[in-house]
Amino acid sequence: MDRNLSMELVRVTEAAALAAGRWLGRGKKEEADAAATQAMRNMFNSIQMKGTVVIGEGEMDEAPMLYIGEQLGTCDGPEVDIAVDPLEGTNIVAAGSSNALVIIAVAERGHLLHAPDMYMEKIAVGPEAAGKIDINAPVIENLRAVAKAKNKNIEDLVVAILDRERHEKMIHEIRQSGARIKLMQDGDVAAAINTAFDNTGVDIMLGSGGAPEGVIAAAALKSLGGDFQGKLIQQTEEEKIRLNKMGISDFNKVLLMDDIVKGDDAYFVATGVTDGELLRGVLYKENIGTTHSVVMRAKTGTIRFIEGQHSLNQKR
Ligand SMILES: O=P(O)(O)OC[C@H]1O[C@](O)(COP(=O)(O)O)[C@@H](O)[C@@H]1O
Repeated sequence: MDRNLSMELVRVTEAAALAAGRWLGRGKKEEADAAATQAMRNMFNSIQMKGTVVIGEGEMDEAPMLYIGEQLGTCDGPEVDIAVDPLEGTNIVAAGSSNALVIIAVAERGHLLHAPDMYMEKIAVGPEAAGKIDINAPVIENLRAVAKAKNKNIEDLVVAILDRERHEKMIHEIRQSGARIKLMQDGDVAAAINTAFDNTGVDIMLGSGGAPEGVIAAAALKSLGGDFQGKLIQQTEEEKIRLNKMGISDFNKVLLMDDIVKGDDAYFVATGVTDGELLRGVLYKENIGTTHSVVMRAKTGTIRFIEGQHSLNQKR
């Protein structure tokens, strides 16, 4: 993919963040998501590319979606796969708390996991522990492996995990091991990415969350030299049918990094909506909107942080 595409993609996430940021703390998650989705779709459709959404949001929270199979772009450029989450952390924005992001991953056609919007079991680590994790192994074994790889004691580790009832057993096992825990209300993409940045203090992310978020986090970790494994969690007969339609018949398959993001011609782009460890949220002053974004390119491992000053009067 042309490297100029990356700046076009930043325009997409910036526009969505500028739209969603207006809903900070207003208790309206659907409206925030709809604003981000609309802005994202409009901006995507101005880019010269033939994009297909291969995994996206929608069914799970009944929010307005960029649906799986939707065609994006002007239809006359490079053929690409797109994984989208127009607003990662709709509740976060509604509550005005931390770590809401607009996120996308883009790769060559056929190179991103094509799967329904369902739950995925996930494990994510930064570069030092890459190659040392196993999603099928007991929690304690993964913690031992990460501690060893990072030259730490288990007691020094911080495990990020969503605060959900379904994680009770896992949280118990982590506590038994002596490791520390960062329980999150929402936002497992930010948590997965944080494992690659020492200053965040997060060493490993565990637990289940949305599959689109898993694919997008994997694209980021690929660029960062980290590691990610996932397993789709088929819960209903309907999901089984949808999985089959997308060519997935082995429901217990461990999805390694290359099964989720094939090769290295992939981009991850994010813009902060609310303040987080990785990115600041959107700021508005008079007619200026300030955004903070990051673009990661798997091929080169280049990570660019970009601040945008947007004249809101001049934006359509
Ligand atoms: O809230 P659930 O159903 O446990 O789902 C977990 C997923 O929801 C989130 O916390 C927030 O996702 P959205 O706000 O984009 O729906 C994700 O980070 C996570 O993957």
